[in-house]
Amino acid sequence: MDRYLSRKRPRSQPASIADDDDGDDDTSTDIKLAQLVSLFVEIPQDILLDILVSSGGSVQAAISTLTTQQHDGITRTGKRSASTIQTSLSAHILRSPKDPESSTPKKKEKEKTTRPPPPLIQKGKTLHLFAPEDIASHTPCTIIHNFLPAHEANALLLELLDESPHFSRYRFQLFDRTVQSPHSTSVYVSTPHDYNSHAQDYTYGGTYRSNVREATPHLRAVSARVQQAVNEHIQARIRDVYPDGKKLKYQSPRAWVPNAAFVNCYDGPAESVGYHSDELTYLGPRPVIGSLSLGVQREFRVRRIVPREEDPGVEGGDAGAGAGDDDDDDDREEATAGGGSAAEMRGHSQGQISIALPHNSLLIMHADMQEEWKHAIVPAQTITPHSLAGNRRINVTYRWYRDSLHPRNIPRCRCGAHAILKCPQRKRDTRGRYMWTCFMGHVPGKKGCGFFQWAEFDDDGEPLWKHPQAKNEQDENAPKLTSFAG
Ligand SMILES: O=C(O)CCC(=O)C(=O)O
Ligand SMILES: [Fe+2]
Repeated sequence: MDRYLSRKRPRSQPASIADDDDGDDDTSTDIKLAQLVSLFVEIPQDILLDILVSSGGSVQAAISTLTTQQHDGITRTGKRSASTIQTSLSAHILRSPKDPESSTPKKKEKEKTTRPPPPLIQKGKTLHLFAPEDIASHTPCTIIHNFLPAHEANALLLELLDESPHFSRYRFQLFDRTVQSPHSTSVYVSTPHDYNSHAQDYTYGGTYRSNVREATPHLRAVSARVQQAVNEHIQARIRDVYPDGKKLKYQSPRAWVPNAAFVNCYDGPAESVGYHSDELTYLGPRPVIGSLSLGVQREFRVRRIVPREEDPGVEGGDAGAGAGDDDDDDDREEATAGGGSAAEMRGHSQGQISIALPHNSLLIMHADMQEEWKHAIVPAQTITPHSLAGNRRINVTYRWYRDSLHPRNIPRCRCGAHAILKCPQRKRDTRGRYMWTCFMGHVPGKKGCGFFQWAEFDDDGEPLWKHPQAKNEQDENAPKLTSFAG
């Protein structure tokens, strides 16, 4: 075992604590707890920890809650009143003492349709969430712990660990540097035919895929379970969370049927992927992704993208070569940076949510995720080795590539390559729009042509080709990717 392992006591779960300093989570929590213990000596530590957790890690908020609640719920002997102290963050502290009505059903219903939830995290802080209901309330994700029967999860893990020596790291150009991803990966498709098509036609992160593999038996079998769970949770999210119980604009109304999977391997605590949104080129707008974690538990972080107040640069119209959106460069910079890049520091100023991803957990990234949030697997200070995987974490992201966005159908740039689909996230006036751009500038050794075209979609996210000739060029007979289910 290497020097990284378990230098510190692992955090006990569930944990939902906002820390000042990512690198000093345990210490700062202990100190905060000690402060509370010294002030409220008669209240058991586990209750104090609950309240600290529910207070987003703020000692001041915890003190104010404890003081208020001593009057109405907690006795001096430390017994909790079920109606006032609950372990769920969402059921508890998000109700500000100044806003006693904010958790009443009527008010909640109104909030659902009129404004986003109140900010949970202060700038620069990390809120750690573990409970599924908290994750569902405060992020665009659903988590299902112990998703597969244990033996199936282990069988898939072993199968993919065997595959992992074939994985590779992406290389791409970032200004004058050629950089590579700080973890290894491969894409899996269903049939040998798809394999050939995928290897020749599809790109990711600006380069054609050299590393495409055919789905392994367990990867295929598990996809059926993932498919069922994802479809159920999509419907639940539409019903319970989205305005008026309706799917989002551009979200597909069709059943989600995975036909591609990225498998990622993080070998040791230093391997990571920086903040990014997943490329939309073949997924289309408002995609849903089913992400299964196996092996070592790692931390998944998400943060909402806050549009920049200032809009330097002009985001152009149709002629808009170099349309002025630099999200893409942010993504590339962040996705390869272990931490501390300029783009990442910008992110830190907004606060983030950390979600623990233990072995055999399924995280569903819903349709409200990619366009409005970024996600990352951050380098870990400590990890607890897994009995089968040692230091390694395997992650499978099951994806549904739309037939209509087959590489043969999408616009080509002046370099002759197909363009990639992006959603500008940071600029207020172009948020919610989509664009096709040239990616060749990010391929090592190549220069881009600056191609740019706004992308148009119908309400269900199917492309509306702008120019008639583009529509004519669409190859209706382009081979479709076969779903894992066959
Ligand atoms: O490893 C993970 O959980 C996330 C991987 C990821 O973000 C990706 O493949 O795009
Ligand atoms: Fe991703």
